[in-house]
Amino acid sequence: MENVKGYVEHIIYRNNENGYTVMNMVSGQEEIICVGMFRTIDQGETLQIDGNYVEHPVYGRQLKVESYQITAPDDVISMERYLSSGAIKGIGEALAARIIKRFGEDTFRIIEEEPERLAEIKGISDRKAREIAVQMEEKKDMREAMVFLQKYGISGALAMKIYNTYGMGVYGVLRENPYKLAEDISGVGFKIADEIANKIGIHTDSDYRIRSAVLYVLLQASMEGHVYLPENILLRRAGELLEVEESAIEPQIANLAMDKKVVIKMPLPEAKEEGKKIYAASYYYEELNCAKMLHDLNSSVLPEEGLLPAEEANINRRIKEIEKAQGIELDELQRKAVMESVKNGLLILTGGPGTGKTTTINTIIRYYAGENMDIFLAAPTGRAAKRMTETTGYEARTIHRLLELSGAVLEENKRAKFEKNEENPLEADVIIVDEMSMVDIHLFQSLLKAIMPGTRLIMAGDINQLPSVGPGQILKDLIDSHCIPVVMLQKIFRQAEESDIVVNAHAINKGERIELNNKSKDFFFLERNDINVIYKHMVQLICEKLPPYVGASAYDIQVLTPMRKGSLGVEVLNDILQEYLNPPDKSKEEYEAGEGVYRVGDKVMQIKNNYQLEWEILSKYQIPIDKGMGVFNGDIGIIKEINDYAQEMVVEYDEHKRVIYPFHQLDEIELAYAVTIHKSQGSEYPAIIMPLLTGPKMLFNRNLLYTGVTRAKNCVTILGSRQTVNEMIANENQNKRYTSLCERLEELSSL
Ligand SMILES: Nc1ncnc2c1ncn2[C@@H]1O[C@H](COP(=O)(O)OP(=O)(O)OP(=O)(O)O)[C@@H](O)[C@H]1O
Repeated sequence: MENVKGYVEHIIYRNNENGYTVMNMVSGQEEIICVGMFRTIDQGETLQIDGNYVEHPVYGRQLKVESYQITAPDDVISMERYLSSGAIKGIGEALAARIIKRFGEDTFRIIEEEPERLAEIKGISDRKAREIAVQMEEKKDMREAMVFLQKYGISGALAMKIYNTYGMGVYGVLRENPYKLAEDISGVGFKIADEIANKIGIHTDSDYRIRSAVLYVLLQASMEGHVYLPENILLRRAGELLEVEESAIEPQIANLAMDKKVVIKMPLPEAKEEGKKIYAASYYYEELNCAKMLHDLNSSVLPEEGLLPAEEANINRRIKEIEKAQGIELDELQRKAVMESVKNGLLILTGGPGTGKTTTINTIIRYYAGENMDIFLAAPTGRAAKRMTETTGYEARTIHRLLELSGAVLEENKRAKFEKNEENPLEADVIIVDEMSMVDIHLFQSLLKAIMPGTRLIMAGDINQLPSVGPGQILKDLIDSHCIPVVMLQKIFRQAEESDIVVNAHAINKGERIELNNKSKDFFFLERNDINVIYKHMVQLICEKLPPYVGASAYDIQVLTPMRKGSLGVEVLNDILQEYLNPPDKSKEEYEAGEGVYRVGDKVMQIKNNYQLEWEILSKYQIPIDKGMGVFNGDIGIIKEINDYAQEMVVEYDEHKRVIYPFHQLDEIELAYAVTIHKSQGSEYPAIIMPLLTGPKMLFNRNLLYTGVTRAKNCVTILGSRQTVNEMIANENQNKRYTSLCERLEELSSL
């Protein structure tokens, strides 16, 4: 490890979010490029750095910084350099020289202790002298706070965030209740706060600690999809986390309720339930608001007397006309769905694959189009919206786009802020949302807020798909409540076209065994119990066999796997598939990031919603013809360019949307030759390959297999163990979600 002292001459690059900095430092006669994480840093500052020299392929020798300290300038030259660096607003080179000339080694002491004396210098008024002193003081405060935070193991970007939030109040917060950090600062959870508290010497049974842990457990639970936790589970989880008796936790839950941080609901007297339900307050109100808004939307859109027989006959006649024009005959349930959509403000249309949901939606759209009504179509993901556009022939948008994502986030919960809301509602007569099983409670609330009573909302989806990634199980709760009209389509129409995918999907859903062999036209099972043999077949299928069979490119053939880790997990599979599908080549630029490498031509996926990320579409002359914001979790694209000099990469998504990712933002994407079944929800692929060998029982269940199988349009291939597939079909263990939208709806409708 080298130890180098010098001053910051020039900052070449800085990411203010995480502190990543590339800079030019002068140490004696030497100029050194330093790269690393720096919290606050200004040109002109003197640093003491520990680090190692590394050789960068393009930029040559660099000092990779492990740790550093900012030291106060201690000689006249470094003081002058600091003052003239621009760190203090209002002082440039000439003025810095004059100040140093006047006060010499005493300069910093005078600025701190007798700042009024600065006014003795030509060009500095009394006011400016005071301003300079204030700035110097602030910088000093910040530096001291940083040193203080460092003592508790907090450094870098986090220390900066903490200082920016509390300013000089940081000392009080840390001394009295470091758990406040977990509430106020994103990126700090209970664990970090607890570590800090431990260093400070706060007792394990402190009230603050217990309360913070309770909120943390509820937040963790929401990441598993729960909206609340039964009290006994909450007590157990918090007790394990805190290592304190459950009896010490109970009173703190009551205190949190008094502070309106949690809501406690007593068990319903008639229900054989789990006991008290404990909600993080905002989650409780989200469900309650959704229930209230649904209640309003559900109130009839028709006059009190309902449809007159003549009107109903008229609608039936219109439906018949549409059927004729479309060349189909709807079955009774499908026709009922169209009729119910006319009669009610809300309608749920559900059914498994091939049961005619799309056909019904198309009839509904044509019915309302014939009435000259405004119809909006939406789905939760970009790919699902694209599919809806293709199957209906009408433009469908993501729900985010429909609600006009503003690019900003809400102060109170850091969630996406939408232009469309209760004050500026959607101007539509009918809104149809597909793939409702993927909508979580947050997005549902935002959607409902933007819909005025009188607008019809039709929600379509399949309850047997995996539930949403975020908290809630909206579609299931709405159906279970029996408060909203539901049409559940039963008949499998596609069976007639001999699709084993559809037949098997329904069988899986019912827990029936399926034919696992190589004889079908579109559903293949290959018993392969050796991992290396599975790899080999997978590559062969993607590169040679499947593309001509399903009429798609290798790029469109998707490997789906239950897990991230392990030899058949996303990470390993991606490395292997990249090697075969996009091997290294001199003509392809590469960038090494973390464990892996990205290469031009790689298939990648955005793994979080980023509402601010900009995209543009270029004409063939490379002129931008459209641009916008927002790239969403699950969007799949191809790396088109890697620019080492500009430290960025261009990924092209559907519709030729090009997005520039600076290298430090690459944690938002990952290779997508293989993706988890969870991530694939809402997407359809011409062919999928699923390796299923062994895995945890919690994960390997019926729901997961069903969701995987139903992602394929033309061909499913399962490689692996027959026993595992059979066990998955038999495994009904769907992790229970604690949600209560159903209960809130029932309460309202019983009023
Ligand atoms: N009433 C009907 N009579 C005859 N064929 C029908 C009828 N309804 C739907 N079909 C046909 O059945 C097939 C599946 O229908 P559709 O695509 O509407 O179902 P889906 O529930 O949307 O399926 P998926 O969820 O798999 O997309 C289509 O080929 C469609 O043309």
